[in-house]
Amino acid sequence: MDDLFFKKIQGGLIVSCQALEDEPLHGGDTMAKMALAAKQGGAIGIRANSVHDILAIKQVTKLPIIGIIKRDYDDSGVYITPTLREVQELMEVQVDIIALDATRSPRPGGETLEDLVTYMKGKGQRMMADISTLEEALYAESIGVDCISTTLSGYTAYSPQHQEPDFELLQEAARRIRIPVIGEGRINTPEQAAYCLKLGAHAVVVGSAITRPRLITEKFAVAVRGALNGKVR
Ligand SMILES: CC(=O)N[C@H](C=O)[C@@H](O)[C@H](O)[C@H](O)COP(=O)(O)O
Repeated sequence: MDDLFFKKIQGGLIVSCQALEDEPLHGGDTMAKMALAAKQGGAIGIRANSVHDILAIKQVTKLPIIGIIKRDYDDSGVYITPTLREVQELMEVQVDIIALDATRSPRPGGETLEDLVTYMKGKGQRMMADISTLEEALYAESIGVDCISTTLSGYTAYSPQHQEPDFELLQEAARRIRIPVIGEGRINTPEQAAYCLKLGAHAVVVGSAITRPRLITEKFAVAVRGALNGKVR
């Protein structure tokens, strides 16, 4: 592999540092601290959402950044870097790689995945295809994306709705695809992250299990409530 970016992330942990507007940790300053903590803990890359967060994260670390912009348009279920507008915003702040929804869901305003890929290739911008099925992964590879991530398995109506990471998709994609395949989505334990690499992932992205305290707390709270389960102490 001659691309330095892919060499840098090979076999490593990328931490997704994201908090949406309705989350208590929302804000560039918080995400920068999350990214720094991730770096100190051994992350070799950061996945981040929005120009604001990316600029803040760049102030505190030089780790490679996977950039996305989540934006909801009324007429579409595609929200991860849906249109050329988000691609251009990300290119302006210079991220190592732009991740975008590469499912077969229709994009807002009639834009197409193919056009976005052609645009980025023309500008020399690396891109990561967030897919939900093997077919989407194979198609994304065929139109020239630089790598695949299993991000959206479980988030399209036609992909398996697991609580766990989609290990099967990862393994099959890693077998069939020549470009790097990243394991991402519901990786909840260090063991699962390590297993993704054994299945052939080039790297793994972990988000919620590390950087979303509300979700982590919910899991503990549910378990604790369940443990008492009507028993009188
Ligand atoms: C589906 C979707 O919108 N995924 C987003 C993609 O950027 C993030 O919200 C996830 O946190 C990220 O993919 C990492 O996954 P997990 O948080 O499960 O470790």
